[in-house]
Amino acid sequence: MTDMSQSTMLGGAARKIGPVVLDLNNISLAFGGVKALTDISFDVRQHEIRAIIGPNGAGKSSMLNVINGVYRPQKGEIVLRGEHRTNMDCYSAAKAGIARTFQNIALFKGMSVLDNIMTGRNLKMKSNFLLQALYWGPARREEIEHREKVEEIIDFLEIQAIRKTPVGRLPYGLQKRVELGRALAAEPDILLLDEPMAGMNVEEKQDMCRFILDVNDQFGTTIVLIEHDMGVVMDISDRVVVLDYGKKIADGTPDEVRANQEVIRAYLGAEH
Ligand SMILES: Nc1ncnc2c1ncn2[C@@H]1O[C@H](COP(=O)(O)OP(=O)(O)OP(=O)(O)O)[C@@H](O)[C@H]1O
Repeated sequence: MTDMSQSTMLGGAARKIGPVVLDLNNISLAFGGVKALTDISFDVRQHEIRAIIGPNGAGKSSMLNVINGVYRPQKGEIVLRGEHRTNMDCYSAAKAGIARTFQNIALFKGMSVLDNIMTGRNLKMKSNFLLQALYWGPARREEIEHREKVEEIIDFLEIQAIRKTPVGRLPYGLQKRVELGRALAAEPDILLLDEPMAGMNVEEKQDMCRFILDVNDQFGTTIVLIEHDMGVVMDISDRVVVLDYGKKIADGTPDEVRANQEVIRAYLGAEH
């Protein structure tokens, strides 16, 4: 683990980037004959915004799924805050403060915004099912505390006006914002965002960018994101790792990655 730290300027404010919190070493993952990831290594520092980019099928979502334990790599190890693991499982990833959003929105469409965000508090709930059902004593106090936290998130994301609306009735951009809210309800240290701006119009993208920067800045959350919009990636990321056909082809600052010949070739090839 390195203790190297650095200051960067983003959004006008100086941000302190801390030591490595997540280290991925030589990760390989295959589905039958399909090699989704081959010998991938990169690290994520505390408080940074780290992007994973690459053409379709490059292995980006698979990488996030390895980090939060949905997929188990055949080779390699994950070092989380200095603790070595060959595998991560979803429960321990969540317990260790890793939350994520998905490429395709995964919310309960018939439930209100508030109730959807509340589901993100599940791991934080201590009282047992019986007490919760009776809404008695500690369960009642606990629910009030969780509600307060959820209301804070609703204020932060500026969605007070739709707090009682069933999620399925909301436009796509707002549903994505609610999904971010649910992930934030877990009070994560590391937030994994899988294409948070996919399918959004320009205004919605600007809003989402602002919220991601604010989460990073105000809560100190480390962010790992996959995003196809290059303008957004280059604007908000501290460092970018580039995958192509399951292999890492570049890793560096947005400027370094932009000038990398192999990256240019991969993207031009993908366009053709
Ligand atoms: N569950 C799975 N079963 C079989 N193959 C899979 C599975 N998940 C991913 N793959 C394959 O692994 C490779 C990488 O897929 P992945 O979804 O990680 O790429 P991606 O970079 O996220 O792509 P996109 O930008 O299109 O979302 C692809 O060839 C894909 O078909």
